Amino acid sequence: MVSFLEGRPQNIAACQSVVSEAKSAQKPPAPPGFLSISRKQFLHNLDLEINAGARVHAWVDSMRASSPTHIKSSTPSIADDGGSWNLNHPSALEMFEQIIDASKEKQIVMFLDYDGTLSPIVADPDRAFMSKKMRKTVKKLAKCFPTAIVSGRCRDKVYNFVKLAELYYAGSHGMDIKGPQKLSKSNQDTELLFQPASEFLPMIDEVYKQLVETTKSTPGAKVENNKFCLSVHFRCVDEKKWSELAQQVKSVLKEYPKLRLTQGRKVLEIRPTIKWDKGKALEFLLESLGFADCTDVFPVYIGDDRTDEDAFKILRDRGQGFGILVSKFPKDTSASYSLQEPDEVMDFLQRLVEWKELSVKLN
Ligand SMILES: O=P(O)(O)OC[C@H]1O[C@H](O[C@H]2O[C@H](CO)[C@@H](O)[C@H](O)[C@H]2O)[C@H](O)[C@@H](O)[C@@H]1O
Repeated sequence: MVSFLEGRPQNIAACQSVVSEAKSAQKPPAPPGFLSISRKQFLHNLDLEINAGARVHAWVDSMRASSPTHIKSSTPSIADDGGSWNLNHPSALEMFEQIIDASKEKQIVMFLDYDGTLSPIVADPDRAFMSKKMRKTVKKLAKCFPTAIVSGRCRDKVYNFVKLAELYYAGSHGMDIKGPQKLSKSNQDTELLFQPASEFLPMIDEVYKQLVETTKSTPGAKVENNKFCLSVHFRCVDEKKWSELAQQVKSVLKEYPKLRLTQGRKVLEIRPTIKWDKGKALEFLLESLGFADCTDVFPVYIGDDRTDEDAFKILRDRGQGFGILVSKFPKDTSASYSLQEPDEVMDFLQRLVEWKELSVKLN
């Protein structure tokens, strides 16, 4: 059932290039036995080990920073950063009129992350439900503007939470894109389905099993299979055990140089080393929607996580539309505006709907 939108040669080329890049990734040589190596080699290996240890600490620190657990004195709040956060990333609700002015005569296209954006963060990833009110708002939004959900989750899972067939879905950090089914002129189903990492499926399944086995000794650890990528959840693990869990993940991954790690909110995400992320998915969707070289398109991307930064950056680099970061804390971000929590996201989306409905009535 794998098919592309007709006439999209650039997409196919992009797909081939990401796959061939992964194919050329080199597996590092197996470490030689201690007795058979030179002093130079030994020191080199030691250096690698020390760097690897430092990397584990960096992952753990980075996870802590991206989702502070408690409001510690060292965690700057929006109120006490001297106003610079509000100045550089003002509230999208407060700036609503300016945002609308900037989008005048342009086609707004909406991109929404799921966890922490449409649904509040909860301890159990299988219970991250979206409220009925939020679903109703997103449904109305999709009637006004093309709308896509872009998530780290497996596409089917995020669809089961959102349950709106009229949306575009980019699951597994954009490595699994599907659009609403349409009938073409010849009455055949034309389906948008793009999966640039399909060749990694067996490897991801293998690593999933190994991670489940390796991490089962760490109470609270959970491994989630997101089809083209995996998540190892730290949220229910005692913080004192975070480094140990990160080491366990690293020990499995060292055998898989074609996979890489990224961090999210109390989660380590394992994904193929292909050049594909939420930013690339955003560009792919714009192209699929017919806005490839358009100057009159206004994409708005709302997300709360590090992985959403790839999409914020693309919008900044293109000088089109803007990103909105959902956060209660000041963070390093390429987003232009901010909202504090999913409830504010819902208010913002509702205002967009009301504005659009009114402008249709007036015209
Ligand atoms: O791109 P997203 O839609 O934001 O997905 C990123 C990760 O989201 C989920 O984990 C996060 O939300 C969970 C439920 O609220 C929470 O328990 C967890 O701590 C968060 O990291 C999802 O479960 C992951 O697989 C995604 O990678």
